[in-house]
Amino acid sequence: MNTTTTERQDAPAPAAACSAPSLRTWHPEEFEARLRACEARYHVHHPFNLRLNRGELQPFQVRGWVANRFYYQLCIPQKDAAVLANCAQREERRRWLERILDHDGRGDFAGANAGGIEAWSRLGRAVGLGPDALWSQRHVQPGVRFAVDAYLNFARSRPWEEAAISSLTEMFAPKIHADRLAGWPALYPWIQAEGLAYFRQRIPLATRDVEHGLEVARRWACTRERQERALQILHFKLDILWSMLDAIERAYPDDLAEELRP
Ligand SMILES: O=C(O)c1cc(C(=O)O)c2c(n1)C(=O)C(=O)c1cc(C(=O)O)[nH]c1-2
Repeated sequence: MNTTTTERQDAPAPAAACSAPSLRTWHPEEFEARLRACEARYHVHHPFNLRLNRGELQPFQVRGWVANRFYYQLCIPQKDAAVLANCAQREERRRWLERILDHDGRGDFAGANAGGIEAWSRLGRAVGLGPDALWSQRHVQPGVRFAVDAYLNFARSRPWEEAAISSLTEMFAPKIHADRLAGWPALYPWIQAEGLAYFRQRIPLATRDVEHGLEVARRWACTRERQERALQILHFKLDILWSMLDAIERAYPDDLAEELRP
């Protein structure tokens, strides 16, 4: 049976148990290096992201990106709740729980711990999107919705360790956040500076989450079969992020009619 895009997320977890590592099993350092080498497929290299970070986009295109990415932001804590629901280990749940609070927030919505979704909605305001334009999800493209929902469905239906591995695209996220913080103020002076807080606050959180995710990956992927499965999972998630930008790029061409612009 070949492994097509739709089949691979449903591939059964390899049966090989940790008690039977073979000579073919990569050393943990090599395994991690192979995971990190997947950066070549990260959406940082997508043509739309390259244009975004070179300052080449018009305001309506930046607004389109922000409005569509909001759907991803909304689904991440639901995805993390699915991971929790599938995890029978208390210690792991305690650590994972932080991720939900990071996005949904802890205090009141005006305070410092309002959470990532709230910070993203401030980014929306900073680029000129009203709350209704964001929260109504009316700008969310079908391709973006499909891609994000695939991530959520994956986390709901697969063992929690596999879902944890799928979050490891965050290995590459601190750089993309840092690029935005470094470049956008000069490239897009019309974006209000406080809107960029989301990217600043995500960098240390992503670093912490990746440490945990890699611990889970190293422990779970104790056979070559599982190591290869982990790489396949990371590719699946990289494709989700790439597909989101494909859909966004297509929806907001440079010459989009004025009345269709977000
Ligand atoms: O802006 C980005 O390029 C980017 C990418 C990713 C990612 O690699 O999945 C995440 C985020 N941002 C992010 O802000 C975030 O909170 C996040 C959580 C997760 C995840 O899979 O659990 N990915 C990402």
